[in-house]
Amino acid sequence: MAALAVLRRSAPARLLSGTLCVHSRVLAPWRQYQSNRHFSNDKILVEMDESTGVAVMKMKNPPVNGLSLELLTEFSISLEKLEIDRGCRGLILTSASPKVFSAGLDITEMCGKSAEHYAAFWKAVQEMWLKLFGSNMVTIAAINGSSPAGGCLMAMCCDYRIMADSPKYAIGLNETQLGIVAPFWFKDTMTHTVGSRVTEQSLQLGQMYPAPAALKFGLVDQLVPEDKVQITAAAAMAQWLSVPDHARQITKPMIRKPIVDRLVKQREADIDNFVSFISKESIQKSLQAYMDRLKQKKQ
Ligand SMILES: CC/C=C\C/C=C\C/C=C\CCC/C=C/C(=O)SCCNC(=O)CCNC(=O)[C@H](O)C(C)(C)COP(=O)(O)OP(=O)(O)OC[C@H]1O[C@@H](n2cnc3c(N)ncnc32)[C@H](O)[C@@H]1OP(=O)(O)O
Repeated sequence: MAALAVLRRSAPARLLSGTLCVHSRVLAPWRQYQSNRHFSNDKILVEMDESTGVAVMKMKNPPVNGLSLELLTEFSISLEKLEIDRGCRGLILTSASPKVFSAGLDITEMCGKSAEHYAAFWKAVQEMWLKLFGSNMVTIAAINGSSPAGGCLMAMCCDYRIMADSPKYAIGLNETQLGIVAPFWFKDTMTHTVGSRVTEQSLQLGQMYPAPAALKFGLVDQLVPEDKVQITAAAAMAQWLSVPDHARQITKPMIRKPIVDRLVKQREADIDNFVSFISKESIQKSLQAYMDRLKQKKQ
């Protein structure tokens, strides 16, 4: 068993993450974490159940869990800690706010800022995706509310998705509705989840799907009443964890590694592309107009 545990924490993690050098950097927080199985940053809360080896990670950035630079950074650090914790085998990702899983990337991080800020922000978005999509753990999204764009991306990175059964809650990659473009690795993640044809149509239209529609074509795997999302995620996790770790962990990268590698190989070019795209005056106008529409919706 010890050998298998080592396998879980070594080979596949190295295959997937593309961020091998971080291990020595995180040793200090890891020691701290060993003595305290619950930890909380400003934007991320982690509750680790040692008896099951399952961590529940809650995003807490009210009102809508916008994926700010701060949240994304805390997310990646927290995930890294769990990834190297031999006692942790599964991660349930959810929201601490009712009604919204995540509103996606915090649009204010992409408006009126410097090129340096856009580059740092995009690097943090990439890092979140590389770590979550490439995770060795079983990852389950407990989607307890709406989940547009970057929120949908996070959910699609997980191995299994359980969503609150309400037509009020919608999920999808709606970037084109904002006048922006989902990059190739968002597209790859959706293609991996639901196939090419649905992805092509969804991305062009920037389509948001109410939960029941999302279930129909497999964007989510299961719908349950809102108050049963967490307990159902725990039950699904137990089922996934009944498979021997080493076999599951060798299988997962067979599918995911080529997708991860595509971004790893062109991270810098992807950042440059984002910065030049988002800095365009026309794109800034488009984002500002979208933010104005969001605010007007309330009046
Ligand atoms: C050549 C080019 C090739 C390739 C491209 C190159 C590079 C790529 C370029 C760009 C890629 C960018 C990828 C972007 C991904 C994203 O994730 S963009 C974010 C998209 N998100 C949305 O559209 C969600 C918008 N929000 C909502 O729909 C709703 O808020 C909600 C359904 C999530 C929740 O609804 P409510 O509960 O009714 O809440 P409110 O709408 O009243 O919102 C409360 C409050 O929060 C503000 N807000 C909402 N969402 C965001 C957000 N994403 N970012 C920042 N702020 C947000 C909203 O304005 C309200 O603010 P106040 O009025 O209270 O101040």
